Amino acid sequence: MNGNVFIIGLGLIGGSIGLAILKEHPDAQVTGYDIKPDEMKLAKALHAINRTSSSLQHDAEQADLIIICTPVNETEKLMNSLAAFNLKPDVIVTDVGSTKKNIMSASHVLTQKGITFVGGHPMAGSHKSGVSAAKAFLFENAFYLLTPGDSADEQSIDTLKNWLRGSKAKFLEVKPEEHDHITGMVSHFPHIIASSLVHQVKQNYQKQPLISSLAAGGFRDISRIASSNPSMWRDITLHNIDTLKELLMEWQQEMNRVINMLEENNAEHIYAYFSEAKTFRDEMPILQKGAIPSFYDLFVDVPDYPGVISEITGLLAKEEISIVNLRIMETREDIYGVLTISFQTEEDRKRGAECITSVTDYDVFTV
Ligand SMILES: NC(=O)c1ccc[n+]([C@@H]2O[C@H](COP(=O)([O-])OP(=O)(O)OC[C@H]3O[C@@H](n4cnc5c(N)ncnc54)[C@H](O)[C@@H]3O)[C@@H](O)[C@H]2O)c1
Ligand SMILES: O=C(O)C(=O)C[C@]1(C(=O)O)C=C[C@@H](O)C=C1
Repeated sequence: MNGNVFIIGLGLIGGSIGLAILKEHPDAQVTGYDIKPDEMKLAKALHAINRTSSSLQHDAEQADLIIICTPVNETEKLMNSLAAFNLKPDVIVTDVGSTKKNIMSASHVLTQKGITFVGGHPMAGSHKSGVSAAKAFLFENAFYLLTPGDSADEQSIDTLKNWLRGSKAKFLEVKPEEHDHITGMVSHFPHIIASSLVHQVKQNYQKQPLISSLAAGGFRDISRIASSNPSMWRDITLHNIDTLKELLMEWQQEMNRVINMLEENNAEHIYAYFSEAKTFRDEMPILQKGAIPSFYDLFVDVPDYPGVISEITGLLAKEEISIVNLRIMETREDIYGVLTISFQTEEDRKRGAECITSVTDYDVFTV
């Protein structure tokens, strides 16, 4: 497609959207604006945009598509700024914010003026922020939730989907309330739980400093998202506070149920508790991107000698197989293999396993 795209906020998500748009629509003019000039320069250097903006108003007024990729509180404020500009009458304005109810209310300043607003939320991301972490394929196979405003007709929604085609995301229209309830449960609430677990460990750390060295494995997985940008999560929490309060009440009841179960000291009930959770989780489409971020992990049972990691990464690099994470598990209990390699796609994991087993006699496993 041809036209002027204007991305406001050039961080992880703005950068990834820019990369995806330019990959699919190389003739488009993608201009980027960020309050941090260095982030703008970096976005251009990484080809996430092909032009930096020196005037929010000027570039918004030239745009056919405006994508607001800032933290949700800023997005609300930016809609007021945009409403004061002389935007093209057929411009489409969208956002990528993790909440939708407040954003859709704030968008009335635009829709009242006849501007089309379609709320958006790509349901994939990372605990990393900034354009340096942006990837063109960040949203591949992920759900991309859309909450069209009243003034958005089918044609504008299709135009927006076409612009975003390069993301290879799966578009799904939902109501803003439904959006905030579901994402509250599977994204925002887990964030509070992850952070609260870290707080609990922190409180015990003074008494048992060894705790931080042993907090690998399970703790590492469940607490990863607590390393995300705190200001982004402050804003998300403030936007979805009622849902989160309700979920916390339910959680307190759930924890009381667990306390009672432990007080009963009944092995069968404890087994059933874990077993039911395992069955339900194992049936979730967890290897697809979406509600739960996916990792295509490969476990490699490597001998403990210096240089073994560079041997494996060297083999993968030779075959041009990209990896997204690499870690050593310090215990062999319950898991086969000590080296965990995370891949971006199932295909890469398959190729990685074939590459390693064809050249070495190390066993590889997936779980
Ligand atoms: N990180 C994720 O996993 C994820 C996933 C989906 C959606 N989101 C949503 O995407 C949005 C952006 O998140 P991110 O992870 O890219 O954050 P980020 O911190 O990586 O990037 C945000 C960028 O916005 C810029 N910015 C802030 N205020 C601005 C303003 N007024 N004008 C111009 N630029 C401004 C910042 O300087 C920064 O570069 C948030 O609304 C978030 O809820 C995040
Ligand atoms: O993978 C992560 O680190 C994320 O937290 C991604 C995640 C999520 O909770 O699934 C976080 C917030 C976004 O709104 C969408 C995706």
